[in-house]
Amino acid sequence: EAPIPPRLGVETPHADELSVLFNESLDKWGIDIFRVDQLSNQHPLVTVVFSIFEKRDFLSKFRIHPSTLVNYFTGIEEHYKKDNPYHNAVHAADVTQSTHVLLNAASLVNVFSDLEILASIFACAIHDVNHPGVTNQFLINTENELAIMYNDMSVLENHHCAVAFKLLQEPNCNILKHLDDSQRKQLRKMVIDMVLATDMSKHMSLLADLKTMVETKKVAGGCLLKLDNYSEKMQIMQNMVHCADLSNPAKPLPLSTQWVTRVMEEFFNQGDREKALGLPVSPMCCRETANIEKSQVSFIDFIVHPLWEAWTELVHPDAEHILSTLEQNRDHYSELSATREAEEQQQQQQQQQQKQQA
Ligand SMILES: COc1ccc(C2=NN(C3CCN(C(=O)CN4C(=O)CCC4=O)CC3)C(=O)[C@@H]3CC=CC[C@H]23)cc1OC
Ligand SMILES: [Mg+2]
Ligand SMILES: [Zn+2]
Repeated sequence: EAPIPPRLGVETPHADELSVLFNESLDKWGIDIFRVDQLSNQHPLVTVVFSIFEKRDFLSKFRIHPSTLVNYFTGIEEHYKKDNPYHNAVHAADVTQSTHVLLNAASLVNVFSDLEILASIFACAIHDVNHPGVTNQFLINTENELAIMYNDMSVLENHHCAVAFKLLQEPNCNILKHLDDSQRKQLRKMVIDMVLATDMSKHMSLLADLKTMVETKKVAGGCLLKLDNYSEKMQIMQNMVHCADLSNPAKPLPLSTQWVTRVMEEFFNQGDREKALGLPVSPMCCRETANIEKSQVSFIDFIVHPLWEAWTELVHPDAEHILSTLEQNRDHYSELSATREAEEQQQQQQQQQQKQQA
């Protein structure tokens, strides 16, 4: 019989501290996921997934042996590249835990089946697996073998799905073994639909559909329970995972700033490679000219805030605090960029004066 894994799915000398942290904050927006990474001996994804599955009683509902769960998500975690500053297992754990919190919104109670919730959590855990730390555009421009494999269409997102489902076939890793064929087919389709929707090139259409749904919901007297067809329900699940993937600026500022540092380092590494290859440097990827605070303000204004505004309306009033944190953070970055601009102008004036005096 397979051995029973440790309490939180991972061997760590900080098991007591970690279980206190989870007891207090696993269901909370703003858990310190970087502390989960430290306390879990750098196994943030395994321990977050294991704890969510236990809390939602998925091990018994779907007859998953604890050791199979640990084997599979350890394999997934190992396929997240540790030396990616941003697209690593901590990001996967963060998006997974964030979606776990969004699913607990009062207005979403009884909207999703257990299988749909399992699919959502699974999709988040694997949604960036084996990410190479560069964008789809970079893979296409460099004719990377992944772009050739997937004909330039959602290259990364197709790759994440393929790696995740291939790993299910490793020995003692098939967490879906005791689902019946119909459940397994449904779950596979839902996971693929959600992961492919994390491709930022789908953002505008996803948001447009969400806004339409919010409008029709308002007309229908504010209830969500009339979601009878797959495509409407999948639209909400896709937007939920996409919101979690774009949740960094909507988290408490100390967490948000760490994510900014990480993502910009990953973008700058890509910019260095584009420069070395004589390729045009992608937006926000030039470490010499990038204005980090300005990029955050426009990222929030053009992309993150419109999405979270629509989501907040859909699940009103459960996400109000998330939207207000996002707005506070936006103002913080805006003030920072204004002071930085003022300092730079002052420096330029001083240099001008020194030149004139010289
Ligand atoms: C914590 O902070 C960030 C976290 C994630 C991302 C992601 N970004 N992206 C696209 C890059 C190109 N994009 C833009 O340049 C959009 N844009 C403008 O056109 C003006 C300013 C601006 O931001 C769209 C988003 C990704 O594709 C990453 C992968 C998936 C989700 C979000 C990630 C960006 C962040 O801070 C800028
Ligand atoms: Mg992605
Ligand atoms: Zn992601």
